[in-house]
Amino acid sequence: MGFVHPLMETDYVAEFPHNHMDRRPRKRPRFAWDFPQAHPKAQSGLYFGQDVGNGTSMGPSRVLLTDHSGLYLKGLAQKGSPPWRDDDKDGHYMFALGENLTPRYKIHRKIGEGTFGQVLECWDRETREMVAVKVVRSIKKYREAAMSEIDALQLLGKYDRNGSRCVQIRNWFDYRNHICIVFEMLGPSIYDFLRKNSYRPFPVDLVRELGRQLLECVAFMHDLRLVHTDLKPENILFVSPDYVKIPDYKVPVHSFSEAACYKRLPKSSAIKVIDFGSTADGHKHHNYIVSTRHYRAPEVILGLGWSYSCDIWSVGCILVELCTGEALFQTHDNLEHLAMMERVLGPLPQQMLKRVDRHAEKYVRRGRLDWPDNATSRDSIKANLVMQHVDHSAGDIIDLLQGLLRYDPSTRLTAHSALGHPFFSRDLYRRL
Ligand SMILES: Nc1ncnc2c1ncn2[C@@H]1O[C@H](COP(=O)(O)OP(=O)(O)OP(=O)(O)O)[C@@H](O)[C@H]1O
Repeated sequence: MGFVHPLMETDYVAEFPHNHMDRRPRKRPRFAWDFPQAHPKAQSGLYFGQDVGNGTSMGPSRVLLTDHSGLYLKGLAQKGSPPWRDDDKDGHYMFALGENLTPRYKIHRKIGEGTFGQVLECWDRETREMVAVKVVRSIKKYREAAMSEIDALQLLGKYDRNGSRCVQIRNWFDYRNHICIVFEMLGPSIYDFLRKNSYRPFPVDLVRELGRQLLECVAFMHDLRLVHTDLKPENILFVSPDYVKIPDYKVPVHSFSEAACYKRLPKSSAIKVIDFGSTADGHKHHNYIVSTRHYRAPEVILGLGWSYSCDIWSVGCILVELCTGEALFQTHDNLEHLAMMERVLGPLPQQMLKRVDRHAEKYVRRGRLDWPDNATSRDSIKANLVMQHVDHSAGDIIDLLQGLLRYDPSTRLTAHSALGHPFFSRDLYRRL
């Protein structure tokens, strides 16, 4: 399988410092250099071809606000798909809530949008359950990435023994030049919880449970030679949407709102990882840019080549974020990112800086990072970030984080070794 991400080679030119960004701009930049084109592989899905439409064209919004009551919808339920519509200018599928995607899937609502397409909650008339359908943009590179995602999902599904923690693919098909991937329906993401909780940290026992499951997922993928490359809180979903509100006694005194006095916690800590569209073959050499900025490993930024351990770095960043509520490296600039790493973790090793590629050599001067504050503040993770949030298990989690966030990828913990760390031997997070 060739899982090279088709979008990443251009990332060097696409990544630039952003001046007017919201607090956590998470998406990789979108590319609009392609025209819709059929993918030859798209003829061989688990299930294929339900299109019965013909042409009308609609306005700019992807969710159409037409009146769907009465005869129109009844007609659709019988006939199958709605009339043909043009995609929007970015190749997104245009739809109306309540209509069929295909005769089998009825669209209930839109639950997400990513670089690759839109995710729709649909009623599956055949299995009589809600599913999440990713409708991929009708653009060649995204279609190809979707086919790679399907390859990865099918491989993961084949070896899954009910505990892989990877979202399950239920079906896929090619519909009006959009690859559609049908997934089991999951709940909100870890990031959704952080946001709803105004970026307050999770309890350390929950962090332990989430970290353990995340590492189980990564270990399972790595055993199958797959590198996820885009692990981040948005791509980790709770299986259930249920949560409880508990009083938060650590709320700042100046905050009077009722929401600030309560914190949402999931009823069940069970999670699954999603978004396998950037999955790569771990046995091949890669040095294109991967990962969403804040979770990107130093070897990726420095152009030194990367493999399995770039996922481990992302897990380290995610665990710190769960403990503190804030992204560990909140930046959009490579040099500042590396300088922040030095502030938290100490100086980058000389042997890494000596090997930087031509894109990254501008960040290095006389064997050191070319950053004014380079030699000054060297706060440790312990002093600066985590200690204040974790109390009793601080020692354990800091030791684990230091293993996950080692600069040198060859000495970084593996997923299996991390799972054996004493931090994970403590009591499990209990259901509330
Ligand atoms: N199985 C699922 N159940 C519920 N929601 C889902 C599911 N899969 C995806 N979503 C929602 O849809 C969003 C987009 O999905 P996904 O990350 O797979 O798309 P993407 O286009 O690859 O995104 P990105 O731009 O991050 O690469 C997710 O953040 C999540 O909110």
